[in-house]
Amino acid sequence: MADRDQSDGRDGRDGGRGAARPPPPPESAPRAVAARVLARVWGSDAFASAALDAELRRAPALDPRDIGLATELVYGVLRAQAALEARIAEFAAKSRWTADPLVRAHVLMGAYSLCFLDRVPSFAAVSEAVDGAQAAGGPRVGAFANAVLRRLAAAVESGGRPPLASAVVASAPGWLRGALRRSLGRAAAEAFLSAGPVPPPTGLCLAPGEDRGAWLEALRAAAPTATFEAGHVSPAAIVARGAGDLRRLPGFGAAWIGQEEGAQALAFALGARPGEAVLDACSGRGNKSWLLSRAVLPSGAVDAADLYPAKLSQLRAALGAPPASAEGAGAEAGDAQAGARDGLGRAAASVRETYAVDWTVGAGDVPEGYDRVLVDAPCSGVGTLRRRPEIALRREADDLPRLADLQVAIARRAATRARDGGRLVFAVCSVLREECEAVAARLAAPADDDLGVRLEPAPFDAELARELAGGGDAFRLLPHVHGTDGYFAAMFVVRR
Ligand SMILES: C[S@@+](CC[C@H](N)C(=O)[O-])C[C@H]1O[C@@H](n2cnc3c(N)ncnc32)[C@H](O)[C@@H]1O
Repeated sequence: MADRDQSDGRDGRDGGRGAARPPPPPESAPRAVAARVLARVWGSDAFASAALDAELRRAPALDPRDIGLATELVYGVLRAQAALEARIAEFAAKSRWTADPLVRAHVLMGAYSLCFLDRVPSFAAVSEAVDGAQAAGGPRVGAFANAVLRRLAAAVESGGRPPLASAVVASAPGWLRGALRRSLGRAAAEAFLSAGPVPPPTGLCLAPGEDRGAWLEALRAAAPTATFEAGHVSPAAIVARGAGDLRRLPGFGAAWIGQEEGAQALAFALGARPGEAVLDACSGRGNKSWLLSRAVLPSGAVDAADLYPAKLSQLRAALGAPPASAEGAGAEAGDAQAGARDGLGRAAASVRETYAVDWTVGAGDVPEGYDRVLVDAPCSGVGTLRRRPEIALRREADDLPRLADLQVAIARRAATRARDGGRLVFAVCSVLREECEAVAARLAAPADDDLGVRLEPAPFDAELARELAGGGDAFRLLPHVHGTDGYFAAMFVVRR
């Protein structure tokens, strides 16, 4: 272990005064990168993955091992944060090291390394954390971090390394643990919380008709240092690691797009068929619209709606939909879609029309008569916890009833756009009963609104969803069971 000043600063001694201050760690060192990411996640609404990508772009000299370390530190600290803070609290008051986010990050990363990274020797874990804390907060802070982490190192050495899974489970907020237990049962709730890999691999979604074996070969040849494997749930999925910027790979945007495997299963669950008219009612930037627009080729049409015009603009740019203002562009675009070819010579899919609409208020200009409506509703996002550990820090118990009301309102209003006998899939990237079965039950119950539609639970008519639902009208995907992010989907037939 580093032979550092052992004052913990609690007695007022300034352990660092007079000592030569070490040079600050290089800005591009993996721990410095991870610390900046953590500070951004705590200090703003930044997603860990986006903040990490941005910081890694600013540190191009990092090799894959360094990138792996920075990634593990970011995700590890966020997932085990409360347990790490409890360990540190055995030796120091929280108020002494949490005020400055960079100091906090370095102390927590040091604690994470000591507790869970057996490839990093204790002396190195302490030394790196102390250097980082000192660079951020000065010599007193460095001395404090040194004293606290040395004590923690001694405690870990005598007591053994605790299991990471237990720390992750213990770090989930109480309301979330409770909600998961009520939804999945105790053992499955713990398996869900501690499920790996973290972060999960990147999903690629092949368009219908593409040959997965051929694309696996082509992608492996194009990016030999990355790994590409066939997905296990979606027949269209390839899961990638280390692939970097997907846009640089062959086939991107034409034969495949980036989309998590479970998310693909939700789009498939709608069962869209060639020739059908489909509404992607909460389309966002159009990930599922892309797959749906491929499924209805050559003569069907997909329209997309969302609350946010900016997302619809991005969708139009990515999927080749007509400009929002194009009057009567729908039929023309549908015709064009049937004949157009993409850069690889395949029939090009596009979205026919986009609508900015707030379903809680009305249906806006969205027409009636769709064969199928996908309601990929806003939700807590708890199903994506492996990928977005910051969700546990930001969501609260009170969000659940509010989100459930929103989901019911959106799905009921979007259902009015389906034809009599049309199908609607309600889907969320959550596994919590409050947003899953409870919402599906409310949708199936007689409504006291005047929208004039009934939603009847119905078995899925798409093969993949039928299998996942075991012939029933709903299914849940779980990371520890299916290897995907967590989702729920329920199928309804709309009656007028
Ligand atoms: C889970 S996201 C959809 C993701 C998208 N389907 C995809 O595959 O990328 C939910 C979407 O619902 C939209 N939304 C939220 N409230 C809405 C409302 N009141 N009316 C319409 N859309 C809404 C959000 O903007 C968000 O894009």
